Amino acid sequence: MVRLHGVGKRYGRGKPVLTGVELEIPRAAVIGIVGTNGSGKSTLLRILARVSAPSSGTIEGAPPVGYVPDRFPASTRMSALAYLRHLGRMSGVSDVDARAARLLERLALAGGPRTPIKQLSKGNAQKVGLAQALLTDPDLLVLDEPWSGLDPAAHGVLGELIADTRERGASVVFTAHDEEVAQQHASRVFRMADGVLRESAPTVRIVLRGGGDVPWTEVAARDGDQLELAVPAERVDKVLLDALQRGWSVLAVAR
Ligand SMILES: Nc1ncnc2c1ncn2[C@@H]1O[C@H](COP(=O)(O)OP(=O)(O)OP(=O)(O)O)[C@@H](O)[C@H]1O
Repeated sequence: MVRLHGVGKRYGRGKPVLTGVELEIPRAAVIGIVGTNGSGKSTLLRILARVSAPSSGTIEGAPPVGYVPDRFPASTRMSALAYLRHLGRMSGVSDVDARAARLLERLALAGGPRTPIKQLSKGNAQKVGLAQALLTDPDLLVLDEPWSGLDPAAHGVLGELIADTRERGASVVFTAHDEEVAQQHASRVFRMADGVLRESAPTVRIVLRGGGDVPWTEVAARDGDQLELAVPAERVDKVLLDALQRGWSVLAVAR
């Protein structure tokens, strides 16, 4: 659906932020991007959302996009509902009022849909941002750190909205600071570093009890006679067999 090839970005005369990003986004994919502050995640998402142009490289495919920037910027006296109605009408959404009200209710917007946007907290403004991005059922949903600022209840709803989007055949690209959150929601996770994306292998959590040698480098935690390992998916069978042979009991294996 979208294919980025050798995408680079440089702001003015500064050092390039992106140097050669390769990324393929097929239909019904959920792609998570992690990376340190300033590594260029937001820059890449702005390019995907087409609010910024790359300095080099090519982008194939231009599906309709819904975009939530890292800070939803609307500061208006309009209510959340009036704002969404306005955007929906501009985009030709037919049942805009009902759709907007449904989305805001699902996201549990504090104060209800008639609250003026400029009075909303960061998290609640973020919910209006999510609603505007979903209003048109875009083929590509681009979410910049959508978990930041949301309360735990809204985290669950966001996970459902991402899953619903994938189920209707659309794709989602999001950034996250927490790799575990990214692995939980994405079908593939990439790490941004040195201006390029590298796929980050999913890890599997193995909890062992008992005792014996600990020959593994992947120890995540140790508590009394329990040992927790975070193991790359392709090593799970080998580590489990090894653990049993060394006298450990397997308490849990989870993604
Ligand atoms: N409009 C701009 N003009 C000049 N430099 C910019 C601009 N936007 C971003 N940058 C620079 O590009 C680099 C990457 O920024 P970007 O916001 O893409 O990183 P990020 O990975 O999203 O960071 P964070 O995790 O802190 O959100 C930073 O050094 C930043 O200062």
